[in-house]
Amino acid sequence: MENTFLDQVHGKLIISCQALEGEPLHSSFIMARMARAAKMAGAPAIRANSVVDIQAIQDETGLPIIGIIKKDYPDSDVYITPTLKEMRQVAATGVEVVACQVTGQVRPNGEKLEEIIPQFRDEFPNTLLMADTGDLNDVKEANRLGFDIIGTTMHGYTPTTKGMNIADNDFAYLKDVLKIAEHPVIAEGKIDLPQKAKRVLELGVHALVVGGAITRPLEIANKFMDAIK
Ligand SMILES: CC(=O)N[C@H](C=O)[C@@H](O)[C@H](O)[C@H](O)COP(=O)(O)O
Repeated sequence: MENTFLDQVHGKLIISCQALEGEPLHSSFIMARMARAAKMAGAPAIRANSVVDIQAIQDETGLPIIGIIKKDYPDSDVYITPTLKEMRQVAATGVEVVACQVTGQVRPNGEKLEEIIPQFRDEFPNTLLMADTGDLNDVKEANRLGFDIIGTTMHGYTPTTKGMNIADNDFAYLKDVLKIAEHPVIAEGKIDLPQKAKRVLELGVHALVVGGAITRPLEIANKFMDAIK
């Protein structure tokens, strides 16, 4: 069957429903209910972490999914779907897109993206690949490796971008990404206001992902608390 994900999400807001161990909503039941709310609001797709959450959200909503597995390895700072093993586990759920970190950092077990991407393509020819990038070098690397989607997910979270925010200077960084990306760009990371969502679409991204500002109540409550201190 043809993968129509990119058509389905064009110009729209994808909602990320994630709660890691240690977060108050950590539960695939709750993530499925979050995804139900996202669907009711009109989200065309969901971003989700872990096989159990992905399966619960598929059962609950039937929506297309950008799937990831966050996993820490002792020999690497790469944690979003870091190895071929997690890529296979995510793809085996039948998700439309597997996202993995592309940040120029050493990967676990000495794996190299130029080796594991072709292997993954052989095994899952119908699954799209999204690159979770941090800076413009990562975007170039994602171009070179032939990722189907370029995401800005890691901007502000890598050694070269620490402390930066995608919204700085009216999304100056995102404008640069759009100039060099050879594949559709999905804006993701710290888009925390409706006006920012509108702005990134005006700038020409293919779609955007919002997570915490919609689905992390502790993060939302803390913002209110900080504002009244
Ligand atoms: C950096 C990292 O690990 N980002 C993760 C990637 O999946 C998630 O924790 C974020 O919630 C997601 O990217 C959406 O971003 P925001 O929650 O800022 O709207």
